[in-house]
Amino acid sequence: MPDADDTKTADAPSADDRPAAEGSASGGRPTSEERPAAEGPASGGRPTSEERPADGRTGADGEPEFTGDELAVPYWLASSDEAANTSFLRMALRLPRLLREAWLLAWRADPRATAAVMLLQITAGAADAVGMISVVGVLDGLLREGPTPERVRAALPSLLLLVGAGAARSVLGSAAAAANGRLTPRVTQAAEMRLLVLTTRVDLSTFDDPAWRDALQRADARGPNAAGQLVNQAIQLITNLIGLVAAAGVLTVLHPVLLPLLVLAAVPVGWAAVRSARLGHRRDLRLIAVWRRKYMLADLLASRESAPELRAFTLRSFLLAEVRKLLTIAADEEIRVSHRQVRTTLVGAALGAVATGLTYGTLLWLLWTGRMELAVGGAAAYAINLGIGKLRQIALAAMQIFEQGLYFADFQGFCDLSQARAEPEPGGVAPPSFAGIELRGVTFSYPDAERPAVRDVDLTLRRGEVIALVGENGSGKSTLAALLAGLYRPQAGRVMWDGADVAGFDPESVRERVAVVMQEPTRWPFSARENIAIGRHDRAGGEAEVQAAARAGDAHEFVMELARRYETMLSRHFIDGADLSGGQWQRLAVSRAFYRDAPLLICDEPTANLDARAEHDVYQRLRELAEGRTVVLITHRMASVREADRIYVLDHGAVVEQGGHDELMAAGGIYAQMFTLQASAYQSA
Ligand SMILES: Nc1ncnc2c1ncn2[C@@H]1O[C@H](COP(=O)(O)OP(=O)(O)OP(=O)(O)O)[C@@H](O)[C@H]1O
Repeated sequence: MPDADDTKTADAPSADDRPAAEGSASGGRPTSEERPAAEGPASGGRPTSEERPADGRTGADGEPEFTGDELAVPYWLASSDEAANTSFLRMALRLPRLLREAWLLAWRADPRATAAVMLLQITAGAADAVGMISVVGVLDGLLREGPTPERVRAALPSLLLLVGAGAARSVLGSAAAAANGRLTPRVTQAAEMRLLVLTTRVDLSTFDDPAWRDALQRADARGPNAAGQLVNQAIQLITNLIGLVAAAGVLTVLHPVLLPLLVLAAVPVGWAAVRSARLGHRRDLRLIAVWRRKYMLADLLASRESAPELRAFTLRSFLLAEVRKLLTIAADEEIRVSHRQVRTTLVGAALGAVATGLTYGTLLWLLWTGRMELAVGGAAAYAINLGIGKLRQIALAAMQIFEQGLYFADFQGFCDLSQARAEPEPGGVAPPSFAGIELRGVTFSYPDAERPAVRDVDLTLRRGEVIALVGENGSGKSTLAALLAGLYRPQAGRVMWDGADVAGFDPESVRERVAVVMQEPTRWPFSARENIAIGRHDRAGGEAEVQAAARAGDAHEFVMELARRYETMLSRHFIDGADLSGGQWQRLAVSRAFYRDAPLLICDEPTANLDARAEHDVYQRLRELAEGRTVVLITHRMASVREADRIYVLDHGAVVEQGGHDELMAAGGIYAQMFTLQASAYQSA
């Protein structure tokens, strides 16, 4: 059905299609002149007291009500123009592939249930068709000329067939529903697992790509459910098609003009359904970044970690206003789209009613002019009624397939994207240990970064050495450590273990040989014991090994003071769960690394949260551990660095100085300055 507005929006969202602020001349990204107006308050979205509505209007909860520009979406929240590209034709062309993918997913998830649903539904559809044809037989028998008993006798076989088909339809329908009840959760489960498997397989730097994160959120929000729905609706479509073919067959036999009229009656409804689905999907695409920010802020408002700072900085009203703004943007957009959907459905229904009237009118005209017998007319009326019902169900199923197809396309798109970003297929296995690691001309940039975080770095690590990386904030230490740990792959240069490029090894096998103490260790919501044992989760180590690692990391003492000692759950979200201080979490992280027992230990500011005694103890143990191993140390505490065998000084991603402490002090460069500055601070303290 032609639709001026629809044609206009097929390639680009029309002005009234976009959220208020998205419509900038620069294709979604406001230019510098457009930005201030589009972004509302000069404070970058946060309404200060002066910026709040001048008329002092407030919402039901006493918070300010937003109007106009305050609800503008900043450029970084506006999602891509992808919404505009999901034209009907484009989607229709993608559907066969999507259906095949969804079908494969279902088949792999539960082949028996998939086959059962398919078989039962199709047989139920066939029973339906038989029922319909027998009704025609019944009507034909009853309305023919002759005495009543004879007419009843003529109708009886068809009547029996009708009853039998009805019963079979019910039984088969129930069995299909049971099989479907088993299949849908399995498909959803398989889709969810696929999502997680692919998410955890991508290159670490992919996590810094906002486009990928967008795709992840879209896939995660509706994808798994869409997979199940798609399979379901495809089967519904086939079932109803069988019914339609039966109705169409009957109608064609009765009078050839009735069939095209029947199809005409269903077209407007189908058009309205598809258009409505597309409007909904495009709304979701437009709002994805708004929702993401809302979830992030809502999380911050409700999380234990941010609760103290939120109060200390009296951030409550600022954050609430921000969330309220985002919710208002989303709600306004949802209301606007829902109005358009209702209008579309109304137009579809009205046109459908006209077309249905036309069909029945033609039938009456055929009867009136004697071109059709009354018995045939009765059967035709019945077949038209059923046919329209089937066509509407087909339109509904097609709409569902279209709608779920859009979401499943998001899911599939994310899977394809993640597969392309997956780490390379396992190559050779990294050797169990090494005599030396060398970095030659290593350069690495984060996605979309203007400058490399690590630039043309040469570095040598020999077994048993402790080397230190120092430099100002942002000089590239952590990134270099991540490259050494095999977490990132350099865009240029090579990381070599005993002369062999690690790019040729299975990345997992490289990481198996590395233990890392991260700057901000993850607070795993597991027991204290598990928090250490996951350092090598497949190691069959007993309690003694866990405790030895805890002692080495200086965690044993405080763990023994917890309510359930090593079995204490380290999360306040669980009964009897405990929370730890930053320093205690860090000690657990160090213990975890000791437990991992790897030839290369990388410590990224392992003592930042530790008190002086704990720091001294940890360094003492690190030196002991370095026997036969290699330790890379990143720290801002220069006193801890001076014992290192070699020190690399980084500046803007490049190594600018290297050597032992005395050598670097004598050179009087950056290192000497940093060391002297810190030493003098201690002396003057
Ligand atoms: N995930 C990331 N995505 C994009 N850029 C990043 C990311 N992590 C770090 N950077 C950038 O890379 C550069 C080096 O950061 P890196 O964390 O390696 O420095 P650092 O020397 O460890 O700093 P610090 O002493 O503060 O820990 C910085 O400019 C930083 O902004």
